[in-house]
Amino acid sequence: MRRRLLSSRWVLRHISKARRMRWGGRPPEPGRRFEAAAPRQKELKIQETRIPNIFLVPGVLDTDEAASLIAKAEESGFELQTSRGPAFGEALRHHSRISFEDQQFADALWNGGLHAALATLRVGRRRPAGLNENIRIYKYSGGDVFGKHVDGSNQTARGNTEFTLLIYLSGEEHDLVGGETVFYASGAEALRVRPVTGQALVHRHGSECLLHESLPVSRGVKYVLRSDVVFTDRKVFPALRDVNGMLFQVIFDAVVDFSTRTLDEMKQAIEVFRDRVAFYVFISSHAVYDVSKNRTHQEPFLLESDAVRPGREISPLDRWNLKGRSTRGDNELECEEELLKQYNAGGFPYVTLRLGNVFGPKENTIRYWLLHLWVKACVALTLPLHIDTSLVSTRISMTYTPDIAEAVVRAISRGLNETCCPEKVHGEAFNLACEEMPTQRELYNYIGEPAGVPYVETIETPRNHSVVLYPDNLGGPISVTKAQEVLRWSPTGLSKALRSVARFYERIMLEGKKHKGQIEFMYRKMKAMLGGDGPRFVEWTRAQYAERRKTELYDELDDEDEDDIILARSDSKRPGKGGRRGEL
Ligand SMILES: O=C(O)CCC(=O)C(=O)O
Ligand SMILES: [Fe+2]
Repeated sequence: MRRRLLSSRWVLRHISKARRMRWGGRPPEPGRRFEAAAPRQKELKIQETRIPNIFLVPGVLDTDEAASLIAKAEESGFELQTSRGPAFGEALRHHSRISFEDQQFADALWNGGLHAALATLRVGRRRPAGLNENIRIYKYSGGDVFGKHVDGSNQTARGNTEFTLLIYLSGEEHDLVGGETVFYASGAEALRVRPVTGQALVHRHGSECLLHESLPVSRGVKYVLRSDVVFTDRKVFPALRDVNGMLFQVIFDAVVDFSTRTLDEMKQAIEVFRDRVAFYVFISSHAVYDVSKNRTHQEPFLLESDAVRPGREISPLDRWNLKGRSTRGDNELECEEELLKQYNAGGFPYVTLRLGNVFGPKENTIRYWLLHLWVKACVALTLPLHIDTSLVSTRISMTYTPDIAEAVVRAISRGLNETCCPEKVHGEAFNLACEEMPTQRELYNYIGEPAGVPYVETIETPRNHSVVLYPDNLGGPISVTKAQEVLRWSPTGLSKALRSVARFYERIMLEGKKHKGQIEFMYRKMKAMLGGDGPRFVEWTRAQYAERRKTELYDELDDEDEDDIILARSDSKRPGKGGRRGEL
């Protein structure tokens, strides 16, 4: 009867309300920090017990960590926690307690190793997302108890709590006798857990919670930390998982975000970095202009101020269609808008760097590599490069990766007020590209020059029949005057940049063996793109380099060059709708 009574939802709600009102303990003070040191990182293993959904995790805290939590708690002062007893539907309760809300401590505890140990727990499709920020520490001395009860599930900002987490802070070595946590099933004792310092007990709560209690302490003092495991069906953006692990008490001077591609990811990033970053650099691209309204100026290139969504001057249908012109641009602009929103609401300062068509070291696609080889093969094989008929006179902004690094450094020193006038970059966007804006034909000739091909054969092909790797936006070239003036940044000359990239790919091809995997991957892509012409292209290219390898001397790449390798990774695809920058 009591079991039924205690597990009914209504009663649970009633009890928790009563607890808050009448059990003497003050509710947790929001934002009151416990200011305990972050537990050390550990490799923890979950252990099953005889009872499903009740687990042990040994060694969550070391003895010194447990001792310092006890000391902290004693310093903050415990409060007596009592209840009116079972006659009022409340579990018998007599022990001391402190309660506080500290998300940072909860995250540190979670990321210290529990996150990995508990990663396989599921409630339906939901998975663990972290710990309830409400941390409680109980102290049971002579005769203290927490009578039979079940634990309710609570809502938190990240999701609902589904498991209780108890971490024993004292045990045998403290001369503790009694204080076991005992679970009951069908009226009989099902499991008895002896307090072991640093060990966690994790059990399902809410409607599936087993009746349990803390037996009276007959000697020594039992201390136990209580939180809950929060579950969510929200996907955690992988790039943030690692960051989360380092976040406790870490303040970042600057974060350079190359990874965020969707609004949801940006929201998570903002949540993670709020109050923890002095300056944020978001890497966006010229695709944002593809979903912006028509430019209102006569300049032949895009200005930063052009990235504005149209308002009511166009119909909802047209607005919708415009978003659809570039999923990547739409996502990136949403990310920029979200950053601005949080900044205007008093959040962290940030800058957006908008890249054009990226090429150079660390550019993780193979499109430049393909062009380099195609340009070399085009005459011998009569395989002219394609020029999209609709883009014959369109100019292309190319962005060289070392120039991006340079701009990032300059933006950060501005943003952190190391040089001057941070307000000139906070909340601002800057286009980055080489100043030269070649057409497709000119670009091919630029590429041909260092490859020793004085004239590159081209053929005009209609859009859906052409293999055109640049440009990857629709809106045309971008102006970089603002970055030059405000960041005092200057891009490398296009032909110099292309020469160094050409040299790099020549070395890769001549070294051959060392990069076999990537080269084969590139050949496969090439075959897929060139259709019927693919096999002879690959055959010819292989033969060329094999022949040259016999006779030509080349410098082995040294370690530093290695580090810069631009090689394509066949695993670089990421699921999701955003699409990767520049992915073929
Ligand atoms: O102290 C214990 O062993 C049990 C505590 C408990 O059941 C609770 O916090 O809900
Ligand atoms: Fe409990």
